[in-house]
Amino acid sequence: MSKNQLYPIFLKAHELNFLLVGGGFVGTEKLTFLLKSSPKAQVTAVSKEFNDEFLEIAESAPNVTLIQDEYQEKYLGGKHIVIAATNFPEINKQIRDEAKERFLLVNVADTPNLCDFYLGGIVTKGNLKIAISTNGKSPTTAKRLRQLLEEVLPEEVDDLLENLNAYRDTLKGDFEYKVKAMNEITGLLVEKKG
Ligand SMILES: C[C@@]1(CC(=O)O)c2cc3[nH]c(cc4nc(cc5[nH]c(cc(n2)[C@H]1CCC(=O)O)[C@@](C)(CC(=O)O)[C@@H]5CCC(=O)O)C(CC(=O)O)=C4CCC(=O)O)c(CCC(=O)O)c3CC(=O)O
Ligand SMILES: NC(=O)C1=CN([C@@H]2O[C@H](COP(=O)(O)OP(=O)(O)OC[C@H]3O[C@@H](n4cnc5c(N)ncnc54)[C@H](O)[C@@H]3O)[C@@H](O)[C@H]2O)C=CC1
Repeated sequence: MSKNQLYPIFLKAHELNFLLVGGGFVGTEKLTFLLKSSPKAQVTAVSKEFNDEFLEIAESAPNVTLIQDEYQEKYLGGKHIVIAATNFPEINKQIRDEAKERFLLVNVADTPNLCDFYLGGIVTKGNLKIAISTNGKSPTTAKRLRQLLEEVLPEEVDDLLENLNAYRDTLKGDFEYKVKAMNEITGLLVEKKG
């Protein structure tokens, strides 16, 4: 069996309801990266207290709602995805268990064995998005690879995608013909140097 069985997907976070519990250091980090990729993500944040940075970020995000309260099961209502980031492992576990009863997807920040999914390092260049995971082995390496790819991938990669999309729209013919034409024109991207 393969040792890496994670399956990445690309979520329309602006059409999904997130619950984030915990507005401290780790909660702030998770919110920052969620909004960096998905500025209109629909997030309800519940926390006994929010730190200043969290409040600042939430204020400039259109779809983040703050609730100053202790976590309660009722906050899971209407949510698709839950991120638990309180500083109490037993509360995080309770959030996870109650979310699982509702078949929700849960991430317990920094606690791989309680996660249904991991957050990854994310590189965005226009329409291109690359998500990076180390299968939980080294989040810092995911961060470094993110930084590296952000630097080496040119912004023009988005022009390439837009141009190819325009070319694809000009193609007449059946599906098979289009597949062939698109493969031909993009072949150079993977051609090995002699
Ligand atoms: C399993 C996972 C679960 C999850 O949280 O989703 C997880 C787990 C843990 N993180 C820990 C710590 C740190 N995490 C970061 C950073 C990031 N962590 C992220 C994801 C993930 N972290 C998931 C796996 C992703 C994968 O598969 O690779 C990133 C990619 C995405 C994001 O968080 O949005 C984001 C970088 C974003 C970016 O920069 O692009 C840094 C570095 C830093 O902040 O500079 C440190 C400090 C250094 C260190 O300790 O390693 C600890 C130890 C906690 C402790 O000891 O208490 C654990 C627990 C453990 O490893 O057992
Ligand atoms: N493995 C462990 O034994 C421990 C792990 N941690 C790590 O700490 C992380 C969180 O740490 P930080 O963000 O640095 O802490 P922090 O203290 O900056 O933030 C924790 C936040 O959770 C909120 N909170 C606490 N109890 C709550 C509740 N019942 N309902 C709603 N909100 C509540 C607090 O108000 C605070 O805003 C966890 O993700 C975990 O990785 C922290 C303590 C122990």
